[in-house]
Amino acid sequence: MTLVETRGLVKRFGSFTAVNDVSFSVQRGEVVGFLGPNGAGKSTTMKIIAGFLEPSSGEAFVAGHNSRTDALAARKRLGYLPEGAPAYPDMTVGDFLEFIAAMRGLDATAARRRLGILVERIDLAEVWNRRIEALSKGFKRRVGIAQALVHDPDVLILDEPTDGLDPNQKHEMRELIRELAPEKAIVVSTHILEEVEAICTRALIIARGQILADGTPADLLAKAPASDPERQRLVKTTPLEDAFRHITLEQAGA
Ligand SMILES: Nc1ncnc2c1ncn2[C@@H]1O[C@H](COP(=O)(O)OP(=O)(O)OP(=O)(O)O)[C@@H](O)[C@H]1O
Repeated sequence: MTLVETRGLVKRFGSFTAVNDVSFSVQRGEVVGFLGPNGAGKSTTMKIIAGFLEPSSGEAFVAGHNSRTDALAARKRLGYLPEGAPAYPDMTVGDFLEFIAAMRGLDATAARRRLGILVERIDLAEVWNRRIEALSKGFKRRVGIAQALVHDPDVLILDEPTDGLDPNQKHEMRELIRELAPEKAIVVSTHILEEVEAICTRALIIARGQILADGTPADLLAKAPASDPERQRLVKTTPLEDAFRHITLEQAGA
């Protein structure tokens, strides 16, 4: 079942085109990695899908609902982790998540039950009464994930979910994404290629606002020139890093 679809998305900021004709779809059970250099247009595309930014042209759909013209219905089916820290830095973690649960329409009993599950799953008990602004980057990221999962949405759009996490926290976040995957359609942006191999069923490579490759990690590897183990040993690259460089630099003619 298609849960995310974009058709010909374009986003211009003045005369600059940040997203240039991006079309793809994501089925339930897929974890799609959004990979690309800085400024490629990943966050902008995610914001458009999440309904936080209007496209200049083209359309995005969440569970069949247009995220611009049918935004409320689309947002009900979607959890979005924006870049950086959660909003409302003055609130405690508990107050913030209870507020989000209320905004999502959960009654007090349902909210208590759901937040109880999330607190345990995402390990937030020790910071429940702390103010968000006083948390470490890793805990802020976890609060962001909890916020995205409060209403158990079908679609998760996660903008660099492991950014700022230590290696153990990165591992836990990847485990969580893997566990959630069968029930949902998940789009994650990342700079970390090993993350794509670890959690993604498919990867989209995006550069200068355009999709340059769309396939399984194995498909992407097949696009790389014959791998050169000696070079990989010397400069410590992996075959997937070589494929990424080839697709984003050489294939794009840079
Ligand atoms: N509000 C804005 N006004 C003007 N330009 C913008 C705006 N938002 C983004 N851009 C530009 O659009 C381009 C794409 O930005 P975007 O944040 O989508 O990239 P990204 O792939 O997420 O990059 P990163 O990996 O660094 O987070 C960048 O050149 C950025 O400077």
